[in-house]
Amino acid sequence: MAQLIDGKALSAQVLQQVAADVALLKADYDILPTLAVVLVGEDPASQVYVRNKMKRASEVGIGSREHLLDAGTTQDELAQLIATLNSDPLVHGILVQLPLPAQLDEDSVIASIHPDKDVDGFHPLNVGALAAGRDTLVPCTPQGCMIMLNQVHSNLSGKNAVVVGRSNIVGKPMAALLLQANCTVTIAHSRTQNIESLCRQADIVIAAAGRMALVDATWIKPGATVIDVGINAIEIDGKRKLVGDVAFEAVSQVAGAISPVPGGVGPMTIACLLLNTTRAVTRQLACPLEQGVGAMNTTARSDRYVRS
Ligand SMILES: NC(=O)C1=CN([C@@H]2O[C@H](COP(=O)(O)OP(=O)(O)OC[C@H]3O[C@@H](n4cnc5c(N)ncnc54)[C@H](OP(=O)(O)O)[C@@H]3O)[C@@H](O)[C@H]2O)C=CC1
Ligand SMILES: Nc1nc(=O)c2c([nH]1)NC[C@@H]1CN(c3ccc(C(=O)N[C@@H](CCC(=O)O)C(=O)O)cc3)C=[N+]21
Repeated sequence: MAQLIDGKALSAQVLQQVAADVALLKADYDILPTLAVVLVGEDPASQVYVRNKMKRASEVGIGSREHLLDAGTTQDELAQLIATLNSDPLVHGILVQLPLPAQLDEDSVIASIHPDKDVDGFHPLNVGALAAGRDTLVPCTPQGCMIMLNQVHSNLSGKNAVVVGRSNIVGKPMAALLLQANCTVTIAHSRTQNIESLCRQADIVIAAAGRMALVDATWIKPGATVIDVGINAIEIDGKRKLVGDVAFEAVSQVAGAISPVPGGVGPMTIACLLLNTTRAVTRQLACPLEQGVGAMNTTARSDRYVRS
């Protein structure tokens, strides 16, 4: 049976570190790291995520502001709110919950967020910095996956990794981080041929397609590590249930390590969002202060979560 990568337990460790950093920022600089979450419309799933994020934020001492806009909000109205948040010195992180209603252009909304407040890491400047291998705010879900992988592998160098999915928010940044960790990376998607045999050669499979039970036991090399990013809501006996992209029971028999859904990547994503909020604070401080909280640079942080 595969080792379970417990995202809930691991996220609690990350959150503990975030809480310590929040305390340090308070004690040394009298700063309350604050996250503004913008939700347009009334999608019930998004409302649950937003509520979860705010709850976790308050648990680690991060301030949060919730901006609930109605579904008919115009591009200009949203742009105005973001401009206000960009120039508010008491707001350090801005997250606009995606997807947005159809009348709003996601790309221009994302581009309007100040790059140093872009805790999602979706701004083109941050995307470019990640692609170039520079220190930047990194998308939360892939960052959470890397922390999970570091639990299982003391060294990722030379591993064959297949990322199933090529979205801007998961697949592409995931591939960039794996490449940064010296993996040999393949990105698979809906047009990929022989995806099953490609995956079967991988030491690491990241499933981020949004297709229930897509990844079956026949796709997995014995002993491989499988990270399930997928979140698919299904109904069983009239009850809502979340499942991932991986056929968990079957794959557990073959894989060396596997993350579950729920309790896997989801909680890690939220922990990394709050981690990015404290990192955003240090980016907004003047240089000498940034050196003062030098322990908070990316390298030091990711090292904390590498298996000892
Ligand atoms: N746990 C968490 O914190 C998070 C979970 N998620 C979940 O992760 C999943 C992916 O999210 P996201 O990247 O935003 O989704 P998108 O729909 O934007 O992208 C899905 C990707 O999967 C590919 N794909 C779809 N079907 C197949 C298939 N049959 N075989 C191979 N590839 C396929 C698509 O290919 P193509 O490009 O060719 O269309 C696309 O690149 C979703 O279930 C989402 O809910 C997302 C964010 C955070
Ligand atoms: N700007 C933006 N940034 C995001 O990071 C973002 C987004 N928009 N839109 C939606 C997706 C999805 N996402 C999840 C976060 C946490 C869980 C999570 O905590 N899931 C729990 C279960 C939660 C439940 O029970 O409903 C788990 O997997 O254990 C899931 C999904 C972030 N996203």
